[in-house]
Amino acid sequence: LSTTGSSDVFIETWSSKAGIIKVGVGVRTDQRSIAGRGIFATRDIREGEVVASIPNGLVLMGKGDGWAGEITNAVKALKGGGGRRGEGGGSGEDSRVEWIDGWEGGGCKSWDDVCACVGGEGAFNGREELREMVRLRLEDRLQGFRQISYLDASDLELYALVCSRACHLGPSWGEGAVGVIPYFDYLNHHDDPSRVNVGLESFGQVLSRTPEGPGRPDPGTMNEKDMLIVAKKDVREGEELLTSYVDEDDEGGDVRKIITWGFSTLS
Ligand SMILES: C[S@@+](CC[C@H](N)C(=O)[O-])C[C@H]1O[C@@H](n2cnc3c(N)ncnc32)[C@H](O)[C@@H]1O
Repeated sequence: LSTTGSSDVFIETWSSKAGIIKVGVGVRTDQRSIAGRGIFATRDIREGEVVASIPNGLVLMGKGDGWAGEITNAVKALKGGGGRRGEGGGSGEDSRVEWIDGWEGGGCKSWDDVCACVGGEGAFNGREELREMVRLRLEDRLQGFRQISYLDASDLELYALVCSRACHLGPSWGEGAVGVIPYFDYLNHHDDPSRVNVGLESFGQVLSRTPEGPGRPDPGTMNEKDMLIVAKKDVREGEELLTSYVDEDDEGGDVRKIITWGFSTLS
């Protein structure tokens, strides 16, 4: 893959320096990407291969209903922008600030945005039905938003970015843990499960599903909470790595997609 913009190079350099190990993958801003910037295979990858390993200390984590507010507060503290003292240092010296400054995407910011995503108000069996669905899905978002300290206008944007880049961290992190994981957060979504070619697992999950004996990963210097991006199928060089943001059994998944990630596949 030849097209690597300067921000892609920055991400690759930053992530390596931060301790993220990548094998056969790279961030690219490319027309072939489903959403501008994404992660691509730089060589053929076999099903089951670990393509990236992310140290747990880089993950931004929140728990329970208020996870998104908690993470937003932590980000504000990292950036030295008025978060409570004691949260993440508040010095702006943490190198994750450089990662955070490059966040793009985020959900819808206004009702007009929501309507644009569904092709106009008329496209969703009428405005009232769309309104009701959006209202229901916004309730859990608001729970977290109320917990942000020192609210100002830019907090809404940061909160939307946090929500659009977060995922469930899984059993190694305890119940209800949600986090933003550097590098994993550059993966784009595909609606078709057959196009989803990577998944997320903690090192602890990999250990617990791998029997004792030769071939079992060596705990060595790794921590159970370290996060791995694992190929779910063979991937050809040049293909985009794609995940699914929406649980298959989520009835409101289409509306959640509009609110949280700012795109829709509704016609
Ligand atoms: C977790 S980030 C993914 C990486 C992002 N493309 C970037 O450049 O940082 C989520 C955002 O990517 C974009 N995105 C991901 N998958 C998409 C898709 N299938 N269609 C449109 N936009 C998508 C949306 O803007 C979403 O809010």
